[in-house]
Amino acid sequence: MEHSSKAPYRRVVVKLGTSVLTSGSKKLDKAHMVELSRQMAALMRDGIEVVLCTSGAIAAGREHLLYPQLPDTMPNKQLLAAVGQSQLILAWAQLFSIYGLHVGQLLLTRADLQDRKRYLNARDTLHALLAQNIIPIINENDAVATSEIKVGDNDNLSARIALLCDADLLILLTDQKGLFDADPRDNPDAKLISEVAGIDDQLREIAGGSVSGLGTGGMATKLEAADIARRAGIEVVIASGHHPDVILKVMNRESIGTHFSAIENPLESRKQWILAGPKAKGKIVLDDGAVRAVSEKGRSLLSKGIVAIEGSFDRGTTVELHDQHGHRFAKGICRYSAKALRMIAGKHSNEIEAILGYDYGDAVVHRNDMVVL
Ligand SMILES: Nc1ncnc2c1ncn2[C@@H]1O[C@H](COP(=O)(O)OP(=O)(O)O)[C@@H](O)[C@H]1O
Ligand SMILES: N[C@@H](CCC(=O)OP(=O)(O)O)C(=O)O
Repeated sequence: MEHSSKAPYRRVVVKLGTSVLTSGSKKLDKAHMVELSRQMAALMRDGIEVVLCTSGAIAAGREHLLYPQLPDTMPNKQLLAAVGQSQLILAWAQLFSIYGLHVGQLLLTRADLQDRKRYLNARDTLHALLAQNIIPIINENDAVATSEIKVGDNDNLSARIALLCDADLLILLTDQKGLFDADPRDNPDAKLISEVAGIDDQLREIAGGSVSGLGTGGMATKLEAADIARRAGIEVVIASGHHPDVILKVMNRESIGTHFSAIENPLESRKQWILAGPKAKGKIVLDDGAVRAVSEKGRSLLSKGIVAIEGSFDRGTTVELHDQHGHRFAKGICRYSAKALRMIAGKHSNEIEAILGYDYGDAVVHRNDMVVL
């Protein structure tokens, strides 16, 4: 069965989880990696541009060093990634060469994606590789990324890559057939959700953490990735990396796994960037009236509706907006520092100048700088 009779996909990001690359074992399953590279090479031959987002560096590092007993510290993880990434890219380069294809490696962190100049730089490199029929192979730069500058999981990274290269499809391949209504490992009766038209809190609740042991994030991070991509107008499929010809079938719009339709009026590029780029550094809690004004009426956030501020941040920082029950409902760029906000919270906009001695405008978070989730 096909999802619809829409136009064929022309650019796809394929994300392969550690669970797929190792087939659940403790080493890279090269036989299966050949199978996956064969499918991606077939797409490239048909003129479809493929970007590969690959996990597996840490698993490959453990395998290469014969499973060393190392304390679970950040430098040791970085050591494993540094050793494993070179093994991983070597394996991919050899496998794609069977099909006469070259690969190009990009190792990125959040810092590369949130700085506009570096973002555009990475985008140019991606486009240059694709223009020469070279497969970009991307992973997080785990060897140097600290938690501050890390995206942290490749589901989210792949969604950001899909935005970066303007893909029309993101395929997240994992060790399950797709998103189930409960974790299939603990619930044998769990049912596959084949179509998702919108991501809400109920859906987020059924996506638990990673239990495959080697992966990062489980279905929760796949849902976050799907949310980012579909808001940018990109379709998403979560499917089993071991389903025969899975990539070719998904590209053919055959109904396997879980399909997320793209929203019809995608966010403009600046808002996509707000959603996918900077990590929020603070939290603003709003009263009920302000929550309604922002989320239902499309208004900017004014100081009057603020009840609390968490964190310490400068003007121009990305923050989360929460209601008083702890629910995060928007993300945006704040025009005042946390220190200034604490002084004007609950006050009318026309008092700002008298209190602070300056005024950056009524809007604390302007509508144009905000994404309601
Ligand atoms: N609702 C759900 N549907 C499917 N899988 C789920 C769900 N909730 C949690 N999971 C778990 O998420 C795991 C996949 O995530 P992860 O281990 O991070 O894999 P990957 O390495 O492919 O990213 C599955 O093995 C599964 O047990
Ligand atoms: N960057 C890490 C993988 C991080 C990650 O998200 O893993 P996974 O959940 O298996 O896709 C690595 O290469 O080992």
